[in-house]
Amino acid sequence: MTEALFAMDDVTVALRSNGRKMVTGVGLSVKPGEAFGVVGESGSGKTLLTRTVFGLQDDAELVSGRVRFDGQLLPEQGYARAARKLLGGRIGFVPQDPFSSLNPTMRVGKQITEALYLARGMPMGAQRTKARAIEVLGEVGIPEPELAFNQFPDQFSGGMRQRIVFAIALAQEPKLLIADEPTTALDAITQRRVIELMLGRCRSHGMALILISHNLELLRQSVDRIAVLYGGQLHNITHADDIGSRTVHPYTEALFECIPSKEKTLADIRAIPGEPVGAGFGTKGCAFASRCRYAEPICRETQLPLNGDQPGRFSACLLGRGADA
Ligand SMILES: Nc1ncnc2c1ncn2[C@@H]1O[C@H](COP(=O)(O)OP(=O)(O)OP(=O)(O)O)[C@@H](O)[C@H]1O
Repeated sequence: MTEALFAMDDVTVALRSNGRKMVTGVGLSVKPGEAFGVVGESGSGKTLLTRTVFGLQDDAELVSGRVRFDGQLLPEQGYARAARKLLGGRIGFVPQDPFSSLNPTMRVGKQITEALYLARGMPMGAQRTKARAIEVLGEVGIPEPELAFNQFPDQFSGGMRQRIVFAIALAQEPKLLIADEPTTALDAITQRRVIELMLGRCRSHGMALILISHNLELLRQSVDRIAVLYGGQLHNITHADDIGSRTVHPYTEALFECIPSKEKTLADIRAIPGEPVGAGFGTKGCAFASRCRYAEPICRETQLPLNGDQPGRFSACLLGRGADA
């Protein structure tokens, strides 16, 4: 079995201000070359979890759990600093609002050459660095990359700027790329192209990808496996192909039933009853129990651990259990 490149084990994230546990007991692992999705409704805790795990969220902290990357356990002492050190080198990060990560006053080429310099930790020589930056711009599909090298971000469309953000992340040749809702602001065709760009890197360079999105259909069509967050709890890890074709988890299925498609009539598309529960639900019972048609009394009392008897599939529910049902 291939060893995981990145793994979180029983990770709990709390706010520093009041100690409130916003995300509880998350465990998942990603293999080299794997495209892995994290899905959850708005407010489920995806961004808070990701930013805290990678040391970017100053007002939140890991209060329990372990994080391992590339065979190394991140230390408890000085955790955030150690996690941040991995970014921009072996781990690439494309934030939720990628446009804000571009410097509007700096030429595109310089932003890429600086990223290359930071990743390598030593100059490659001006000519070689420039050549590599132009090459990366071409790889992400920027037309006339030599011209683009000397231009400023506002001379590009939204989709092209998005690609430049990826060019900066990919120039560092990360082993793992994390992209948090990177395509939400893009039209459907550009969105697909950007996703294909990342998946292409997984295939060609063995890069692992964690793609975070509220859009289950987008993930289902793109990644190998999907982790499902709700109320700050991890409910399910499933193979993308399983969604819609076998019992995986009542919440995952409810999300799938909300997705319109050619095969579904309007009557087939069901909104999930009740109000969504945001991050911070805690651990007293399953956060989805109040909206779940299969809920039993125990579901309101106890949060079941993730469990599964099928490779790579886990469910925190009495139903499904990651097995054929
Ligand atoms: N620094 C913070 N202090 C207090 N509450 C926070 C903080 N950061 C996030 N939250 C709260 O935690 C919850 C989860 O936020 P988060 O941004 O992680 O959600 P999300 O799943 O990424 O949703 P979206 O896709 O809309 O960003 C929200 O209710 C948010 O208000």
